[in-house]
Amino acid sequence: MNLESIPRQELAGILCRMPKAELHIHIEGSLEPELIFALARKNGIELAYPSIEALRAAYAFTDLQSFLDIYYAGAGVLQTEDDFFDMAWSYLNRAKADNVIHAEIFFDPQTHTARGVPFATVINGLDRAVRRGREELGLSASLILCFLRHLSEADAFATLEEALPFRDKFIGVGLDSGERGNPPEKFAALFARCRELGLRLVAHAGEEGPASYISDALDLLQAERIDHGVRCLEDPQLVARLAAQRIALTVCPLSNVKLAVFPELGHHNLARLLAAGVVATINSDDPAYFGGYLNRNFTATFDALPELGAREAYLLARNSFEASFVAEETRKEWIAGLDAFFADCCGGR
Ligand SMILES: Nc1ncnc2[nH]cnc12
Ligand SMILES: [Zn+2]
Repeated sequence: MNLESIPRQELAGILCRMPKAELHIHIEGSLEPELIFALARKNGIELAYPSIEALRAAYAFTDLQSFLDIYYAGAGVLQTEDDFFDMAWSYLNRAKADNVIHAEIFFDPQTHTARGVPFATVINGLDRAVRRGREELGLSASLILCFLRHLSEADAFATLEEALPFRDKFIGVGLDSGERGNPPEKFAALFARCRELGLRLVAHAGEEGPASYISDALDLLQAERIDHGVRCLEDPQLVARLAAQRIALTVCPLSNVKLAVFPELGHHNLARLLAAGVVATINSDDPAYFGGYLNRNFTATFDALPELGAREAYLLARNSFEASFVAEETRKEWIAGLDAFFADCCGGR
């Protein structure tokens, strides 16, 4: 397969059509303004913005916290099991259109239980959408429960207790929300317990927080994958470790620009991460807030970074399968399908 033979003008189409997995998507971050307004009306909730346009205009973030404030307020319109179903069903259809064949979907139960919405309402709605996605869309998907790191470890333990009766409906746990001042060590005992329970472990680290938070997420939490992780390049030893141990980073380029982690896409370090041998993937994070779903993240990033070509397109899709939490056999099957897709793109060249 001679990937170098693929002309650059064919790249955008290939990025969009190639099969891929999405491993970093917060389902509450897929809540579009239209659905926020429809649910607010249905549930009799008054919003702080008079119109969809006014809400969209407020999506001008200066950092992670300025986004989180609006994101948690938006999630406040979700009340019933059907609301959670509708949100997830909408995302799954959108993902299908981007040729996503597998999604590992984060949800933030504490955002909802703190408002009096029962854990069962949240997870039953999401699970119903995931199961329907498998049956009707042929899209494989699973749920990862994220703990909010700005809250206490005791609160997270209480959430874990509430979640355990639904253990079959989620495959793992993650750690999200405001990173600065909430280091991995705060949740070491919680993650040790989750590990004993056989849950898969991921954590946001090195998005706004320092590279040491990435090392700590690996050493103190035993995280198997790092969400974002882009600040690892500040520590060459850490980069060598990530590459040697094939620890994947779920990178979210449009998010990183919207939250001012990088001033513009042309300054993003994704190409450098790949060149250093890091198992990086591309993801959308909170697509309703950051200007695009998965294919838009791919095409905008490749447009901005001339170092990225067909070889990197293949590598990113392959990494997304390799880093997923599905059975090895399934991963191999998906990679074989990807190989066939790219062989076809190369044609007789
Ligand atoms: N980018 C992000 N970082 C931390 N927590 C989040 N929750 C939703 N999106 C997030
Ligand atoms: Zn995230």
